[in-house]
Amino acid sequence: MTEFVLAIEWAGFEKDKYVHTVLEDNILPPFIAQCRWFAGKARSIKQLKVKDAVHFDEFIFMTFEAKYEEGDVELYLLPLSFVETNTQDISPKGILSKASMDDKLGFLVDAIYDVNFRNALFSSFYNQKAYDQINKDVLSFLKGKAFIAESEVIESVLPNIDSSNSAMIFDGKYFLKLYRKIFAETNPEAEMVEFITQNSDFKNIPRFAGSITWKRSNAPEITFAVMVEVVESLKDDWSMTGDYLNDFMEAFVDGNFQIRESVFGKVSQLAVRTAEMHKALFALRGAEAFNAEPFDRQYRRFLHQKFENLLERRYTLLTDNYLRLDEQAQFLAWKFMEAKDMILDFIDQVLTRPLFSYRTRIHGDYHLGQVLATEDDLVIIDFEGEPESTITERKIKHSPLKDVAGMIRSYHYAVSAKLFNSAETSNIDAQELQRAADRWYKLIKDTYLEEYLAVFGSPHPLFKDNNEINYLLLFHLLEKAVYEIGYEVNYRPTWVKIPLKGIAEVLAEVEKLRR
Ligand SMILES: Nc1ncnc2c1ncn2[C@@H]1O[C@H](COP(=O)(O)OP(=O)(O)O)[C@@H](O)[C@H]1O
Ligand SMILES: O=P(O)(O)O[C@H]1O[C@H](CO)[C@@H](O[C@H]2O[C@H](CO)[C@@H](O)[C@H](O)[C@H]2O)[C@H](O)[C@H]1O
Repeated sequence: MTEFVLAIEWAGFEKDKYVHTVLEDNILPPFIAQCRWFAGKARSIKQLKVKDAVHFDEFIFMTFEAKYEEGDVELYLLPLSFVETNTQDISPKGILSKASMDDKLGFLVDAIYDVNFRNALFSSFYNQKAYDQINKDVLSFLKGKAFIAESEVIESVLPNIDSSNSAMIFDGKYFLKLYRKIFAETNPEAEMVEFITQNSDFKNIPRFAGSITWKRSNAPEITFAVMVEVVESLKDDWSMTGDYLNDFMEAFVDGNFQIRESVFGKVSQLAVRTAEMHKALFALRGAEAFNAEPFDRQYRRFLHQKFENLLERRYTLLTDNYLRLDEQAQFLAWKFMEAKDMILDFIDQVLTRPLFSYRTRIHGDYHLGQVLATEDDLVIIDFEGEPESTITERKIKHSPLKDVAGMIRSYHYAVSAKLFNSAETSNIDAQELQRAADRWYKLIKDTYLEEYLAVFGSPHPLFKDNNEINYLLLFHLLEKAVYEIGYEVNYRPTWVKIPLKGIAEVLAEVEKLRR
């Protein structure tokens, strides 16, 4: 942090060009570069621009735009507070700069680090406050069914979790997620969690406790935060599956193929919870945003176009990064490229083949990391949808089999990552390992799918028949694996062979359908 002292005033902050310029040019660039929530670290920034200041008590919810040399502009939320010197120990990662206000010296900070800001948030929920802005906009605090606090004064902490938004926990009971990357629309998570809590008896999500919305008079509203119940959990299902795989690997190294009965029990439990979630979403009729819909022409075209665009982007990405891949990944990438015509042919079928199944709102970004394990059950979190999609796209209804495919991909990831990335198996022949991974995956996948479908019984309007189930499942498995290539190339290049192998497996199934 420099010695520079920024003179600020909250009144008129929105028009203070001097403060905006200093923030944009000097303060924000180094600050956001160290923030976990800033998603543009790998991109070349053209300009940062302070956009809005929404007043809230003695704080400000500031928004700023990040424009890049290439690609879409992003809008971020950064709540600001002025904290006088020696009044609080603020974590260095929350400090933007030295500052002065009303002749007092202190710091301009990311307000989540200021206990007074957190107290004000909680008290505003308690009193369901609405803060009128000068331009007729309103900052509105809404309480949900799960908010049962008897006092507006409560202790708060910032949990130490790796997350792309910012979390706060109030009184050990309420989990507030302050969104960082924001969109000019109601966040799908706030919509989903509120609707499910208020209108269904599905119990395996943290119930809705409140939301903060910036209601704009001349533009769509923006969700700033959502609050839900705290889930008491020791780990998520990704880590738990990792534990099961440690046992499996230990036995395998000793020459045994062994999966404990309790593992099948947990997979079945997840299948049942997934199906119950989908049943609840299907039953939420009455509101247009949740009504089930058929596979009409418009949707089929959307699905087709989205997949084709994704495929083109991934081929370009793989071509651009080909030389960075290891030999096996290069081989798999090559196979994927060679299969282009077959994939296009398979995708084309979605335009014309009979599809009488239904589609509903779904989770949209379903994987093992989105499930928290409590002592004896599983709780599904993070309904924000697929990170690469626009907010409008995230609210489009799909076959629930898209979520099922997401989870099946996750099991494939779990076994591949464990068996191929562990020191314990480094001396074992790759083909032998692959055979074990394939067997584990097949048993777990079949268990998950059978248990899932059994909850619906047949016939069920969501799934017309086995032909449609097979096609839609393969379509979404392929789509997800192709999507994952992008995530891996950008974040974990050594893992890119996992989705590439997944693609090869789906293509082998597609090939069988063609015979
Ligand atoms: N209701 C909750 N109660 C307790 N911990 C939670 C809750 N929701 C999320 N978490 C924790 O926060 C982490 C990030 O949550 P998530 O919803 O995925 O946030 P993000 O969208 O910021 O990634 C989860 O992996 C979990 O550890
Ligand atoms: O951050 P999100 O949870 O929204 O999702 C992104 O990151 C995920 C990784 O954390 C990524 O998931 C992929 O890796 C997982 C293992 O780390 C695996 O369980 C998933 O099946 C696999 O898709 C996800 O794709 C990405 O959107």
